[in-house]
Amino acid sequence: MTKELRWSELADVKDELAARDWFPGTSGNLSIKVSNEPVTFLVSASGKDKRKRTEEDFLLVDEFGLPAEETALKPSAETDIHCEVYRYTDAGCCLHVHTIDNNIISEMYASEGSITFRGQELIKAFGIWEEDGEITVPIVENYADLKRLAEATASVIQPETKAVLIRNHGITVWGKNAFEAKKHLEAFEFLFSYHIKLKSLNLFQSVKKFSAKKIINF
Ligand SMILES: CSC[C@@H](O)[C@@H](O)C(=O)COP(=O)(O)O
Ligand SMILES: [Zn+2]
Repeated sequence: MTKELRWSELADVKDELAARDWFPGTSGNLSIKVSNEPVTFLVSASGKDKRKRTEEDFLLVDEFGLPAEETALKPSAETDIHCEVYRYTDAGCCLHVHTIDNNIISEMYASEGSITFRGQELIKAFGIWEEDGEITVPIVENYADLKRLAEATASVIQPETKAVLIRNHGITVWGKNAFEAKKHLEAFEFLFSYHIKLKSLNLFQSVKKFSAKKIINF
């Protein structure tokens, strides 16, 4: 019964993220915890069109990402990342999406290894209520070796971490359940989009000032 309930919760989240066009080109993957002892979770099957809702969207895997039931389905290629998230956090749901905004932010701040947001109302979506509260998202390189990518992701998870960005790839974000994971994802995507727009506006204004100066000097 729990499995069926979790399945429909995850399928609903998938539909909502698909409606935002956050699964371009079959990218992205999702998972939801079904049991703790032993650890099992539902994860999206690899290579599916995540805009479609079918009986073959998810399969049950164990803590190592191996199928926990007889199935012809292949777990997401990035299941190891989900395994690490469940190993190092108390997450009940983990979401991975590729968006233009999260890719741009990951590239802009890759050399710093993280991005920190402060002074934004939406930081409260992460349960941070202090006036000077801040949230940091670590950024890891996009290793082609997916075991290495999962290890790199695990290595930057701190107790307060809610998401990890993979450079020019996407974001992996989690929460204690599907509702919280989706809330975190939406809040991060808002912060990314705001940051990019503000930076572009500032750049546009400095170019305008620079050109105006040049015309006067000319
Ligand atoms: C088709 S591009 C995206 C993939 O390479 C991968 O990064 C991804 O997010 C989806 O892989 P999947 O195996 O379907 O879970
Ligand atoms: Zn991916």
